[in-house]
Amino acid sequence: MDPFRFTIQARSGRARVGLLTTPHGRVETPLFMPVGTQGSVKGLLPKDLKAIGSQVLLANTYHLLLRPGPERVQALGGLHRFAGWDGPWLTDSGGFQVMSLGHLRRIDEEGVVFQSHLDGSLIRLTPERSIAIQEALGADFIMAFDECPPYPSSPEYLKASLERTLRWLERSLKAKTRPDQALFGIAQGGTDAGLRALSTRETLRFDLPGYAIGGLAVGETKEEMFPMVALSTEILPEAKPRYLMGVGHPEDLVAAMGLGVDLFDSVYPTRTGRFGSALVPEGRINLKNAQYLEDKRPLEEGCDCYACQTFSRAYIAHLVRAEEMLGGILLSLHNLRFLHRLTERAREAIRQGSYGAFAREFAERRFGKEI
Ligand SMILES: CCOC(=O)Nc1nc2cc3nc(NC)[nH]c3cc2c(=O)[nH]1
Repeated sequence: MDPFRFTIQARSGRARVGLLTTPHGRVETPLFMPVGTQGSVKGLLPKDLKAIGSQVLLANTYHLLLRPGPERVQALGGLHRFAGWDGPWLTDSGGFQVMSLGHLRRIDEEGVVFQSHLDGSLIRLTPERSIAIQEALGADFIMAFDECPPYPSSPEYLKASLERTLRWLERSLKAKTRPDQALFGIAQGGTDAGLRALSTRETLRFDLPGYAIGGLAVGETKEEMFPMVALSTEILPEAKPRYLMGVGHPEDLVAAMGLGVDLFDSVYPTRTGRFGSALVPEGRINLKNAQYLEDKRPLEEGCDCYACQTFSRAYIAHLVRAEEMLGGILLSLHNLRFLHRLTERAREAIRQGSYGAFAREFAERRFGKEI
């Protein structure tokens, strides 16, 4: 039986609730994947991630290659055992972040050469090596080796890049040996509708358990990004999960779920938490702001997370000012719970056939009034 069966449980417009089976349990989509770049979601215990509803965690191939190395992780039982998370893992490259940090030295037909952000040594990655690393790490979902073109890129560059990414997809698939891992292809094409459609259609020639929408959330405007998401989900098959890479703002999740996206990841909730901000229905509040120092209310009225059930905004504002670790920890916990509650409510609305009303209510609260 297919270890990665995906069945649609309910629909509301283009939004859908899915059940995705993996060797490490079944998960319900749409879902948000907390990012654990180096095998840890910064500041949070796996047991607390489970308690707030996290289902799939994401780790970065590039970072774990540099430290501690895939051989060590494999020798220590693989990611699940090593990092104490027995639910599904997804590994993406993490190269996107490193590229944007300017460590990319060369791209050619063979692959890419990075300069290590740790010691400056040269790292060569090819489709074959990327797959071998992800097989050693042991994630349930692994990503084909691709190029995420910088934004903006010329149509000529986008076209040459997407064609090479398709050749790299073929090489990634050929290099795959583990039947207990699902390889997702990644469609590219930037914000050029013709090239986006071309890349998506060509990626579909490979029969894969799921498909990622890549090359977005790289600095383009929302007005440029969402038509590409809509175009992608019109072309991608209904029966397979769609993964929009790097998208994590609440309003973007609500819009993309409405367009039929099933999986999301972003460092946004945890990074903005470490920087002192809490996600709330109206948007975001920055606890460094003095107005919160005497605010007895929880971060968010009605939130069931430990931070909101136990502490006031005043206390968390104090922790942030005092640069206490607990400040970032509580805000990261709340922000992830916020996104998991958002996707839980979205799944419920889809089951009720009322996703449109759900999205309108969300937008009204998010954009209807100032904080
Ligand atoms: C082994 C290749 O796997 C990948 O992770 N490739 C990839 N990763 C991305 C990460 C992204 N993060 C954002 N925004 C924060 N946009 C992204 C795009 C890609 C991508 O196209 N391709």
